[in-house]
Order: sequence, then C-alpha cells, then structure tokens
Amino acid sequence: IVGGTNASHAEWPWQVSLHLKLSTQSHMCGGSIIRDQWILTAAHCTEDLLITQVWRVYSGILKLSEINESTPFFKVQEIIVHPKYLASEQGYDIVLMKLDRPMNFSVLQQPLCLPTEEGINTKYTECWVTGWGYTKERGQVEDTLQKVKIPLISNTECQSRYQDYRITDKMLCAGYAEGGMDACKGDSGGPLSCKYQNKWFLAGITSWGEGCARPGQPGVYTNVAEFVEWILETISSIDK
Ligand SMILES: COC(=O)Nc1ccc2c(c1)CCCCCCC[C@H](NC(=O)/C=C/c1cc(Cl)ccc1-n1cnnn1)c1nc-2c(Cl)[nH]1
Repeated sequence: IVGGTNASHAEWPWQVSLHLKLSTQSHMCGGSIIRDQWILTAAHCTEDLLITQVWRVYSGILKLSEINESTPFFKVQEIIVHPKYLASEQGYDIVLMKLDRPMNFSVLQQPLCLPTEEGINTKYTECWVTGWGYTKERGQVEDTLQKVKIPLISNTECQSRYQDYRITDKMLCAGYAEGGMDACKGDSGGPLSCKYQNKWFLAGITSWGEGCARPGQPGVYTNVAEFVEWILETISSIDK
C-alpha cells in the first residue's frame, strides 16, 4: 500500500495473508474471509500454483512478524479459479479457496459482506484498500498491515486512463488523479472494502495497475458485485 498508515488490531478482520510454503515460506497475496470456510482472492495469485498443499492461510494477523512455525494457519482444501480467467488485465481475476476446516469467528477474524444489489458501487462513500504490500514500486512487504482510503472512479474515467486496455464492467477502479495513494506489489488478492449504512462490503479484489500510485493511473479491482452469483453458486455446489 502506497501512502497508507498502520492498521490496528481487529480493524480489518476479514483480511488474510496467503503464504506459499515450498522450501521456504513467504507472503504472496492478500485475501478476504467471506464464509467460515471460504476465502476470496485473485486468480493471478494462484496461477501455476493450483496445488492446494503449498498454501497456508493466516487470519487474525496484524504483523507478518507474528507468523512463525507455531502460528496456527488454515490449509486449503480446494482452489476454484473463475472459468473465464486468462490474465488480470483481461478480468475475471477471482478465485475461491475452500479451507480444510471451518474458522471460528472472533473480533480478530470474521467475514465481510458480499455486495447485495445492482449498482451498489455508486452508493459507496468510503472505500479502503488494505494489505502488506510494497509502500513504493521498488519496495518490500510491510510488516504491519497498511490501510489507505481511496475513492472509486467511474469506468469511463478509468478507461480514459488505460487506453491500451479494455476496462470492462466486471472491473472497478479507484484512485486519486494526483496519485500518491494506491495498492502495490503484494497487496493483490486483498479487499477493497467499502462502507455502506454502517456495514462493510467487499466491493473489489485488488488486481492490477500501471505502476503504483502514479498520477492518472488508478488501481483496477475485480468488481465483486458482478461475481456474487458465481460465488454463491460455486459455494453451494461444493458445500452441498
Ligand atoms: C517476503 O515476501 C515477499 O516479498 N512476497 C511478495 C511480495 C510481492 C509480490 C509477491 C510476493 C509475488 C506474488 C506473485 C503473484 C502476484 C503477482 C502480481 C502482484 N501484484 C500486486 O500485488 C498488486 C498490483 C497492483 C494492484 C493495483 Cl490495484 C494497483 C497497482 C498495482 N501494481 C502495479 N505495479 N505494482 N503493483 C504482485 N505481488 C508481488 C509482486 Cl512483485 N507483484
């Protein structure tokens, strides 16, 4: 996260850190708790790494340094990539991960709401992006979870900033014209959380952008509202 500040404990209890455990282990991507056994993240995070055994999901964490060999984590039982996903810039950058056991919710770990209705994106007045990603383009992961408030922008405005890409209605953009605040490397897969009527909704999944926090280069997020039907159908078909 560029231009953000330290989050505090239990401020973003749906944020998880996805670690890859091969010979060594490290933070790979963010993710969001949406049910007691389901995490939503970006498809580009699991690309080429669809073997469930290498993933470790850490919830209820504020600092990555809290994680050591004795820190509890969830294993992944299933990884379901959206069938139309090809690459982040082409959209459908969404993956469902089923945990090997249900999570006990607490103040430190609990789900946020999926968007409810058509066009809810236009009703959000307060959106935040969070993650342990770089705080500048050539940086490194942050130990303490970072947060930054970023306004949504229209897809028309976003398309005008990305003439070499097709910004579809399944994408959501957020950023400041003057730049300075944005997601960055290591934040992808994490939530763009928006508050509406005092409840938090998962409006977006951090996906891609041209550089980090550059003027006129907003962040591009998976528009979760466009995937709620797929999410619910997938969960119910696997959990039946
Ligand atoms: C110590 O551990 C680490 O350093 N871990 C560790 C640390 C970092 C990374 C990994 C591991 C690799 C994850 C591979 C899959 C993921 C590959 C793509 C991913 N992208 C992003 O997270 C955000 C993109 C992004 C999103 C928005 Cl909305 C706006 C601008 C963006 N950026 C544009 N340019 N940079 N950011 C990424 N993530 C990393 C890189 Cl390197 N790139």
